[in-house]
Amino acid sequence: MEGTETIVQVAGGAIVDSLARPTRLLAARRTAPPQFAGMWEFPGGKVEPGEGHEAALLRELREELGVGVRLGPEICAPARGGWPLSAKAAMRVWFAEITEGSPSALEDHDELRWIPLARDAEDRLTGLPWIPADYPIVEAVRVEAERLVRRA
Ligand SMILES: Nc1nc2c([nH]c(=O)n2[C@H]2C[C@H](O)[C@@H](COP(=O)(O)OP(=O)(O)OP(=O)(O)O)O2)c(=O)[nH]1
Repeated sequence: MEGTETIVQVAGGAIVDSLARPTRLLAARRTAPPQFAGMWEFPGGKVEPGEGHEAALLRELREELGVGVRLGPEICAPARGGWPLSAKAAMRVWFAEITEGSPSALEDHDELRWIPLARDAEDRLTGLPWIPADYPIVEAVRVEAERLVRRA
């Protein structure tokens, strides 16, 4: 039987302009490995042994973008271990708001872009070449952001 310990755990940040009223998402374009280079993703990375997902995410966002963030709610995944990325990896994703620094592509990315989350600009978001496994997560982020904006 396969347990979650055999699955590579990844933590990703849905960095938005405001946790209370999210209207834009920060997407990052990967530089490596070759099968993902040029594709857009949620900045983040692998959880190290003995590390929690949230601590891993804070570490990765500092390393990759040079920012400190406040984490908001997790984007609810269809499976207990997170959003499936492949047969061997799953990612949990949190909303995040930058509290320190301004994001730059320090490591692993060559471009960062703030993308509108509004439904009437949906093609700006879904029209980007995301890593294929990310599309359902992007949609969940958009829907949840819309709900938060309506509630604000
Ligand atoms: N960070 C991130 N990784 C993703 C996303 N979607 C997706 O399929 N992945 C995959 C790509 C990689 O196989 C894996 C994450 O690995 P990574 O290369 O970002 O992790 P890392 O920074 O810790 O890298 P390393 O230590 O292996 O160099 O998850 C996403 O939106 N964000």
